[in-house]
Amino acid sequence: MTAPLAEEAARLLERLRERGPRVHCLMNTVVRKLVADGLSALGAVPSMTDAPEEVEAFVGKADALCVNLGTLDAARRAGIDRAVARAGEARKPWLLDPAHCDYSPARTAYAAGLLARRPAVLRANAAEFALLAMPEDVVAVRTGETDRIALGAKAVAISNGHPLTARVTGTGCLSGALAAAFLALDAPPFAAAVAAMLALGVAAQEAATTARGPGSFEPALIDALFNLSPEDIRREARIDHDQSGL
Ligand SMILES: Nc1ncnc2c1ncn2[C@@H]1O[C@H](COP(=O)(O)OP(=O)(O)OP(=O)(O)O)[C@@H](O)[C@H]1O
Ligand SMILES: Cc1ncsc1CCO
Ligand SMILES: [Mg+2]
Repeated sequence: MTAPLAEEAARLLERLRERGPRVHCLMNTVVRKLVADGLSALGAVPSMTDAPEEVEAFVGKADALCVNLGTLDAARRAGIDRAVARAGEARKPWLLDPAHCDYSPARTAYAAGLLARRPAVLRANAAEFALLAMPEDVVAVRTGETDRIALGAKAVAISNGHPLTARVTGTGCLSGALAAAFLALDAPPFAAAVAAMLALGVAAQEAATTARGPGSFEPALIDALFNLSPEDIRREARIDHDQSGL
């Protein structure tokens, strides 16, 4: 039965709205605005500094950390290393998005090294996911037409969403940041990942009812995240047990 997962997601959305968790994002420079707006619209509080000399203080103020590799340079790597170390010391959950690790061997190796430091969740698209060996104890989220979420042998497939989502750059990055927002509630990582993929997928369906293309879809998606209700998740969730493996 998957209905309990949808119910848990609906309750997590209620809790997120009550608590307004803080999420620190080391986000690529392309999509920061979309990700910050999406987090705020849903009810979380984003911050985005990645300067090495400040990042530990920002992680200290946050309830969860989202590490996205999309645009890397030496300073950002230094910031990521310090932020992940601080999250570990402070026992704050963190999520890894190995964005574009399929484009460069150096980035694949860096992503594998971060994965060995045990984020609670890894969120990747299919090409990125195929290059990484998942540790048994890290929740894996592979987005695409169907979003697949797995922890060891437990796996579900979520078929909510709309194809326009893939035509707006950064919606994958946003999905990871939303998962970090649910992790920030101290939710079990599998439930946090399910809640985030349902929230974005159901919001995308709503946004697509008014959008005329990717340009108008983007603000409609922000509005839909703002207006999304726990009841929308209960009613619209399309979750199946997934035997196919990731
Ligand atoms: N064909 C599709 N139909 C419906 N939804 C889709 C489709 N492809 C992707 N999505 C959704 O789009 C979002 C982005 O997923 P995708 O796998 O494209 O991430 P990504 O490549 O990392 O994106 P980005 O790097 O632009 O952030 C997810 O919410 C996913 O569910
Ligand atoms: C387009 C792009 N290039 C580096 S990061 C990024 C956004 C996430 O794909
Ligand atoms: Mg990506």
